Amino acid sequence: MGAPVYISPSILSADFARLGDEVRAIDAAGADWIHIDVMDGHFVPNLTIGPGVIKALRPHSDKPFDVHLMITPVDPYIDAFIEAGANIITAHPEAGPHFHRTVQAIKARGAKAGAALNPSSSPDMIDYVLDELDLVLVMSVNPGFGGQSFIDSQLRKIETLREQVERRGLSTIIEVDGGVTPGNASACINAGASALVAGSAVFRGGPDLYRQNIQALRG
Ligand SMILES: O=C(CO)[C@H](O)[C@H](O)COP(=O)(O)O
Ligand SMILES: [Fe+2]
Repeated sequence: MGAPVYISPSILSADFARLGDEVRAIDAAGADWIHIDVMDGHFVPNLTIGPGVIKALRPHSDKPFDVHLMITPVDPYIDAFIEAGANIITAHPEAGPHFHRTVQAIKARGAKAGAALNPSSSPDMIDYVLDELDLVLVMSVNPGFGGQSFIDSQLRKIETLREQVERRGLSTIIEVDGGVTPGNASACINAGASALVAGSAVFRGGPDLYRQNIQALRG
């Protein structure tokens, strides 16, 4: 049996009018984490939700809240997201000049820290902070929207990161986000990902299919 694979459904594809129910439904359907996409209309061309909504969702699940910040600046908002209930905070090093400081601030508040890399960004960008990270998130679409197609070149990036993590004896989780489906999940896992984010592939078909959809990603 291989290492465990965490499935983190992105609520970006949920019914926003019933978000609490949707979080309960994916929790009951076997989600390991709940992926929450925060967008600011500036770092990415879309606006989603902030700490207030995360706080309101917190009582609906005990699973880790995997919060993906697509915002700039990041640091002024870290406390608010942790107080709202974020367990993992993943930010983009492309979003500002002081990413090491961001990682330190997240960890100092007791949350897990992640780095998200846009499709065009090299793993070199996080070389000097990799040892401090709990997670690296490889964006396999350009961030901003759900329902986009997986960019195949990102598999090589996952492999490169896995080699670096193994060479340094780290336990950093490699997560992949964007266009993940049952058709490419095993390629992501074989390349070295151990956490899969999926929005449309989990929420398609409505609540009766969530369990089956999550299972198909593990399959
Ligand atoms: O960070 C994201 C977009 O910026 C989302 O997490 C991602 O797109 C998930 O949606 P899908 O699985 O439908 O691609
Ligand atoms: Fe995301």
